[in-house]
Amino acid sequence: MNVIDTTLRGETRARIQGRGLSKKYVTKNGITHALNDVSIDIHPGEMVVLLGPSGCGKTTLLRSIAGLEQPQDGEISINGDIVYSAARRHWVPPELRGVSMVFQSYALWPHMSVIENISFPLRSRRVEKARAHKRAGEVMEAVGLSGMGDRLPSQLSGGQQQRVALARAIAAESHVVLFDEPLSNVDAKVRDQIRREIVSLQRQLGFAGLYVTHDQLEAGALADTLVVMDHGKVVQIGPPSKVYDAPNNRYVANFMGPSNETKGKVVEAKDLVTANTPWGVVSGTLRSGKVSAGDMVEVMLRPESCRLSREPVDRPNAWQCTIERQTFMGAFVELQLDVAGPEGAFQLFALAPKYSFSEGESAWIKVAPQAMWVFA
Ligand SMILES: Nc1ncnc2c1ncn2[C@@H]1O[C@H](COP(=O)(O)OP(=O)(O)OP(=O)(O)O)[C@@H](O)[C@H]1O
Repeated sequence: MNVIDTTLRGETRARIQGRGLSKKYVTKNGITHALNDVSIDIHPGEMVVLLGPSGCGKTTLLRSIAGLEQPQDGEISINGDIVYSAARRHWVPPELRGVSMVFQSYALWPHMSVIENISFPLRSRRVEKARAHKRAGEVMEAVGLSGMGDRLPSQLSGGQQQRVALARAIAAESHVVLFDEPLSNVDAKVRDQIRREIVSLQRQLGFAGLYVTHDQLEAGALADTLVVMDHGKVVQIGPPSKVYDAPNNRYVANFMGPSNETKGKVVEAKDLVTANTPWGVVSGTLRSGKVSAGDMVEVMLRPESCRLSREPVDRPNAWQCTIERQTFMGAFVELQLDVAGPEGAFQLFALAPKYSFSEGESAWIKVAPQAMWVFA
C-alpha cells in the first residue's frame, strides 16, 4: 500500500512549522496562557508527540495547527504554505490545510457504513466512487478491518471505531496526520495493538505525525521526537530516551517517570557536584542551572538507577539497606528500601529482577554519579 509518495521522505523542509505561537484565554478567573511563544518543526516522516499534564496547552497547539483554533500571535506553515500568520492577518480554514485528524471521540458519521466513512475525505475531493472504495479497502486491510465495510459504526467496538477513524485519516493520502489523544477511550490491550499499527503505518507511508497524549509510556512508544509542555511553554524537545535519561529540569524528570528525591546543600561543584543531603554526602551530575558551594539543590534518582548487591560497595553514593517490601510489577519488582542514613533511616524505591531478593533481607545500594541528578 503505497498511499503517499515516499520519495518525499528525503526532503528536509519541515512539513509543519510553527513559530512564536501564543494564545491566551481571558476568563473571570484571570488570564490563561494556553500557548506562550511556542515554536515547533515536524519533518517529513517524523512522529512528534506533545506530552504534558492536563491543561499544559497540547490540544490548543494541535488544534491551532489543524485550524480549529486561532492563536493570537505567531505563524504556521504546512507543506511549505503559510496557513496562519498574525503579522499578515492570514488564516486558512481547516479543510484547506491538507491535514487529516484522528480524534479521541472517533467522530464517525453514524449513518454511513465503514467503507463510506473511510472514503468520505476522498469523495469530498471528488475522487470517483470506485477508486475511493478501492483505496478504502486497501487501508481497511492494513488496519485489520477487512470484511467490515458494510457495517455501521454503531455495530463496531470502540477499538474498531477508532481503527475506522485511523483508516479514514490514512486513506485521505495527507502528508500530515494529527492525532488528538486517539487511544484514551480504548482498553489497554487494544490500545497497545493500535499504537503498534500507527507506528508501522507511519513508517511504511512516511507521513508527518503530530500526536497529543498525557501518557508518557504511549509517548515514548510512538515518538521520534517528544515535545514536553508546561503551562503553555515547550520545556524540552528530544528523542524519548534522551528526555527520560537527561531531563532539563525537575518538572520533566518527574513527568517522565518516578524518582527518589531529596534536597541538599552544595559542598563542592566541579565536573561532579558534591552535596550534603539527608541521604548523606552524594556525588551527582548537574542537570540544570549553575551552582556553587553553599547553594541549595534538588537531588533526584530513578528507581532503576539503584544497583543492588549482597556485597558491600564503595562510596560515593553507597548505602546499606533492608528490603522492606516488594511490589510485583510484571517483568520486575519494585523494592521499598529502608536505608541507614547519617540523619536516621530514609526510604528509597528501586527496581530489581523478580526473585532476586526477599523481604527482610539486607543488601547494598550503589548509584553512579551520572544517575544522581542535581538540579539548581
Ligand atoms: N475555551 C477556553 N476558555 C478558557 N480557557 C481555555 C479554553 N480552552 C482551553 N483553555 C485553557 O487553556 C489551557 C490549555 O488547554 P488545553 O486544552 O490546550 O490543554 P491540554 O494540555 O490539551 O489538556 P488536556 O490533556 O486536559 O486536554 C488550560 O488551562 C485550559 O483550561
